[in-house]
Amino acid sequence: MSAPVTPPVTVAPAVRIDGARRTLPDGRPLFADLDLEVREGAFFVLLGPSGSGKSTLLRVLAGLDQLDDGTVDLAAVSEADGAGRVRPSVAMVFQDPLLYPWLTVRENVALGSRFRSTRERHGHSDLQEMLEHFRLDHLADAYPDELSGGQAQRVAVMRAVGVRPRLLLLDEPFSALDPATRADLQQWLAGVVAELGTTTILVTHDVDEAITLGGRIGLLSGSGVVDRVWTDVDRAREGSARTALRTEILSEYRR
Ligand SMILES: Nc1ncnc2c1ncn2[C@@H]1O[C@H](COP(=O)(O)OP(=O)(O)OP(=O)(O)O)[C@@H](O)[C@H]1O
Repeated sequence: MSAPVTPPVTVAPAVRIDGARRTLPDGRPLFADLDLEVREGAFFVLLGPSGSGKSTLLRVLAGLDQLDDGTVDLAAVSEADGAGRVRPSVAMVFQDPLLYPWLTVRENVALGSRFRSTRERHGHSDLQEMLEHFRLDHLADAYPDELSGGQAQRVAVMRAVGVRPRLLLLDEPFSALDPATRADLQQWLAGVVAELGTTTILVTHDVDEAITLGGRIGLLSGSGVVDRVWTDVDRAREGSARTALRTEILSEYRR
């Protein structure tokens, strides 16, 4: 079930990072020589101790931050825009839902969405259908200050998914929620991503969340490399296999 390094990927990966190096302003290395591959359609979870650089890595993939050296290949998740420029098709969700307070849920979700392509690919006739399909229609006319934390984060995920990204990046989106809401949203997210087939990378501290959602789990070590990747996690979600995987990940985490 586990492998010492990122296992080889036979088809072209959706995301490929080679030799990533990033040094902090104080000279401390964050990544020294980080490699990572994520398959198309995969749900990859990145675990790692606080300060190991998980958020920075996601920000690099989102184009919000840069490496000092190394390459990031997102060609497999890039698309031509209206002007014919080929660009990575990426959306990101943060710990804070960052909804526009003066817009309703419907208006927040609609921001930047390309619902024509959504209709073509998934049969949702319009925004309303999409809201209904993903259980947000009862909140469509509410404003963000009328939402619970869980509802707001559901809207944030839907807004990101609504642009039909080829790559969805989730940076601890559920960490501020209570355990019951968090479990509910994990199930909801698993359904949304499975239905849309979007390549997803989730950053979390929570080993149980990683096992519940991930197909693969990578551990970003304090020394700035992904030194363990667990594959076929979906086969170890239940019973004693789950307990064994959890124990193994936690012991690596603490090393
Ligand atoms: N632009 C920057 N300038 C200075 N320090 C930075 C910068 N970007 C990141 N850091 C530092 O790099 C380290 C890694 O940050 P990052 O948020 O990526 O880690 P993380 O693994 O996501 O941590 P956490 O799990 O606590 O969110 C932190 O110590 C952070 O303060």
